[in-house]
Amino acid sequence: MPIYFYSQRMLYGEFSNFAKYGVKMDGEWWPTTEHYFQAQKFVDPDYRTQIRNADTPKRAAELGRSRRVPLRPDWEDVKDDIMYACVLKKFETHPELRERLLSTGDEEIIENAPGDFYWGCGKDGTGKNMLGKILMDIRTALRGE
Ligand SMILES: Nc1nc(O)c(N)c(N[C@@H]2O[C@H](COP(=O)(O)O)[C@@H](O)[C@H]2O)n1
Repeated sequence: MPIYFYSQRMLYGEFSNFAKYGVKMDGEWWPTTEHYFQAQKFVDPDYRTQIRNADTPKRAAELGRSRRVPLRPDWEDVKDDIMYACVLKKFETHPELRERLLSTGDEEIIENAPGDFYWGCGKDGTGKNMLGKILMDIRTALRGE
């Protein structure tokens, strides 16, 4: 049976990038993978720092989705690799998360984000579910396959 996740307060909520599991990336500590991912959208180092210091992942996402500061020109080309790298780091950093992910066996993992047809499955299930696919790829990598 597929495993759906979305809100941090629900089952498998720790798979969300909004879950409060920090990562060290590029020599700095980031409060969540959402903070890191959103900051990578920008070249401006001050704006990246502002996102890293955001009080919550929700605020980090708001700053990252703002277009007051220009998006890096290659964002569409690099965003999947950036997501993979920070999510892999999250599961390498927190052993309990690694076990939780491995405990899902071969089940399909789906980010049930109603408004997100790229990282999630969208409200009607037709989205690309890229975050779910990345989690399944990381699960395979962590098994050493
Ligand atoms: N909790 C939550 N709320 C939303 O509105 C969402 N779209 C998501 N999905 C996550 O959003 C992040 C990427 O968003 P953008 O590419 O900046 O729109 C990523 O962490 C998705 O998993 N989650």
